[in-house]
Amino acid sequence: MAILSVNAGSSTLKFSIHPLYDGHVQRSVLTGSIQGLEPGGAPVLDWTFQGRAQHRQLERAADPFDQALRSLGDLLQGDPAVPTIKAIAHRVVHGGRKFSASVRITAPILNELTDLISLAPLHQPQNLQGIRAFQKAFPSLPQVACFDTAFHATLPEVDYTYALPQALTEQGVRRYGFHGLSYQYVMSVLLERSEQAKGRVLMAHLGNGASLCAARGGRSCSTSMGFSALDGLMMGTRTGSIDPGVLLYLMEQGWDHDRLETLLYKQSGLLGVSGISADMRRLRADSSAAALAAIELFTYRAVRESGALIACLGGLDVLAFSGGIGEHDIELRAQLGQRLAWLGVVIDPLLNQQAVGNEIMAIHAPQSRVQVWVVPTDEGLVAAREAARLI
Ligand SMILES: Nc1ncnc2c1ncn2[C@@H]1O[C@H](COP(=O)(O)OP(=O)(O)O)[C@@H](O)[C@H]1O
Ligand SMILES: CC(=O)OP(=O)(O)O
Ligand SMILES: [Mg+2]
Repeated sequence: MAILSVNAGSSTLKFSIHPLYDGHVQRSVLTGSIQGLEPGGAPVLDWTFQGRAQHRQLERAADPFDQALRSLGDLLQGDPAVPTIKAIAHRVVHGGRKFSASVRITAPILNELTDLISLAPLHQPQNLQGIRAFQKAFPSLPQVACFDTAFHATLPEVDYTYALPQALTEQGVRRYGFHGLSYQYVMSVLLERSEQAKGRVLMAHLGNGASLCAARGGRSCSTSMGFSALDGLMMGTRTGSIDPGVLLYLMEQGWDHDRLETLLYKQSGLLGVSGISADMRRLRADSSAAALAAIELFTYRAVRESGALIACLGGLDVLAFSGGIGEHDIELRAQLGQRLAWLGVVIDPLLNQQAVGNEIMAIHAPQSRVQVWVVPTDEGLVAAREAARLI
């Protein structure tokens, strides 16, 4: 028996299979991705099972989702070594005010989640399209929605409230926070390994989307993303925090909603500033002034936002890095560590260099007042645990 975890993103659908032993959900034994899911696309299925990577290029199809999932179904059922799937766990970015914990998906719940599309236009439509496609392909399996916002249900009112008229706050215009499945995983790892993690913790999830979460007693108490996944840090293609006056100025220049949305979500961040790429690895390999400027701004913004959250925590006991950049970019971690040296952060250069694999590692020097960890995140495992709990 096993749980299938699904993360249907804007360009790629990622999946993993987590066996259940003794009622405990295990790390994935099979991971894979599907690309080419845009209408009329030719889906590409990649997966790794028992150390063997496999690749299947499918025909162009009117409904590539349907095509890809039928192929995935064949793959799962065709190999007797793949454990039988008992339920499907979906990462859903926005749970709004109502869903502060995972839920089993029903038709009315799917409708409620559809109403939240405008709050996360880059993520929610793909997440829900994924759920619908899996419901069609695997109608007999229970499906569970696990929300990125749920971990932040513990934000205190003073943190989630914007300085807006109350009527708007009551409508749900407030800070929600995202990357919650990742933070839940990182927090659980830290609590298992470090007594200090019960104290003041700053977690940095630095991937294509990037955010920070401040936690105390293992619970989120502040986070850099807000009402939408646009706020806070500079990201691959997103601006992060920006003075709303800029948007008013652009509207006056005739920019409409769609053009602003594209600017804020898709044309800014590392891509916009460098004019080269949204991909940190690609920018690190580029010695141009534009690439350096983009990386410097990314780093600076991470320091600035960290300072704000550390002030809210009243100090820092543990700093943790996750996400593609957090897990692999040695220089970014070294820079952030140096610029937080005034707090007593000392990263050991050798340990920092070694932390680029898939290992959980502490990278602080013995004299560091703050523990520094690299925790390769596992959103799929958290979602699978949630699904197992609910079914
Ligand atoms: N070795 C590396 N050095 C620097 N950045 C890296 C490295 N490996 C991956 N990254 C960066 O991680 C980012 C993607 O993060 P990831 O968490 O995988 O993305 P997603 O949010 O899509 O899940 C990209 O900017 C990528 O360049
Ligand atoms: C919420 C969010 O930004 O997610 P991702 O990092 O997957 O884009
Ligand atoms: Mg991500």
